[in-house]
Amino acid sequence: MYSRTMLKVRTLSNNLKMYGSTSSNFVNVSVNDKSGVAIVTMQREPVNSLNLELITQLKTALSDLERNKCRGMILTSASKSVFSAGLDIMEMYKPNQERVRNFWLSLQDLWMTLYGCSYPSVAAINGHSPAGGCLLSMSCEYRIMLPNFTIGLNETKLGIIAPSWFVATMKNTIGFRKAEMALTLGFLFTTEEALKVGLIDEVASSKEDAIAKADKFIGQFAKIPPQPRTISKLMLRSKDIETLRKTKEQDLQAFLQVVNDPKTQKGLELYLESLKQRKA
Ligand SMILES: CCCC/C=C/CC(=O)SCCNC(=O)CCNC(=O)[C@H](O)C(C)(C)COP(=O)(O)OP(=O)(O)OC[C@H]1O[C@@H](n2cnc3c(N)ncnc32)[C@H](O)[C@@H]1OP(=O)(O)O
Repeated sequence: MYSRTMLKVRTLSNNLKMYGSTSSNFVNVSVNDKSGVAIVTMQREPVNSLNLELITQLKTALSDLERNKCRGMILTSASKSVFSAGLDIMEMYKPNQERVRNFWLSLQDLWMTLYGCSYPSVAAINGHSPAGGCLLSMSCEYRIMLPNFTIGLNETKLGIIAPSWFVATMKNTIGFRKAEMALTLGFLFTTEEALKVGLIDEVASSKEDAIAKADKFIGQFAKIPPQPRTISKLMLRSKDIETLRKTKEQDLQAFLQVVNDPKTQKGLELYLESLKQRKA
C-alpha cells in the first residue's frame, strides 16, 4: 500500500525534505496520501543503535508529524533483523562530556515527544528490540512484532539500571508485577512470550503484514473525534511525562554520574568486547 509503484509517496512538508538520501539520513518518513498515516523508518545500519543523530532526527520527524496533523504513525526499521539495538553504547563509552549531555537530553525529549504524541502510534517491530529499542516500542500505543525476535529491558544484565521513565513505561505497559520480574531479571522476551505477557499486542507474519495490521489499528480511530482521543491518551500518560519534564536536570545528572563511573566504563568495555566476540 505504501509501495512507490502503487501509491504516491510524498515527503510530509518542507521540514521533512531533510530526509532525502544523504549519508547522515537515519530516518525515512513516507506518508500514505489517502490515509494520512506516516511510516517512520529507522535506517541507521547495522542495528539502529540510538546515537545522538538518530535520536535527534527521530524527534524532529515526530514533531513535524505532530505539526502537520498526521492521522497516525508507524515506527519500524529498515533492517531485516533488528528493530533497534537500543542506545548506542559508543555514545556512553569514554564519552565526550558535552556530547553525552546532549545525547541524554535528546533522548529525554524524544521519549516525551513519542509518549505524548497526539496521533495514534504503532511500533511494527520487525527485528530484535532490546533496551532503548524496547522503550521506543513501548512508547507507542500498539505493538506488532514478527516471530523469532526478542524484546525487553535487559539493562540489569549489562550491570546498569534502566532510568525511572523506562521503568514507568514498562509498568504502564505490562503492569507492576510483570514489570518487576522483567526489569530485575533484565529479561528479553521472545515474540511469543512478549505476546503472552502483553508487551506486544499482535504477531505478524511479515513486515508487510505488520504494516497492514498497524494500518487497521490506526483506521479504528477514523470515526473517533481526535480531541477526546488525545485528551484520554494524555490523561493516562501525562503524569509520567510531567515527572520527567520537571526532573530533566536531575535525571541528566544521575545519568552523567553513572556513565562517568569507572565501574560503568569497565562494564561497557566488557560488553562491547562480548558483542564483538559473538561473531568470532
Ligand atoms: C548508563 C545508564 C544508561 C541506561 C540505559 C540504557 C539503555 C540501552 O539501550 S543500553 C544498550 C543495550 N543494548 C543491547 O544490549 C543490545 C546489544 N546488541 C545486541 O544484542 C545485538 O547486536 C542485536 C541482537 C541487537 C543484533 O544482533 P546481530 O547479530 O544482528 O548484530 P551484531 O553482530 O551483534 O551487531 C552488529 C554491530 O553493531 C554493534 N552493536 C550492537 N549493538 C550495539 C549498541 N547497542 N551500541 C553500539 N554498537 C552496537 C556490534 O558490536 C557490532 O559491531 P561490529 O560490527 O563493529 O562488531
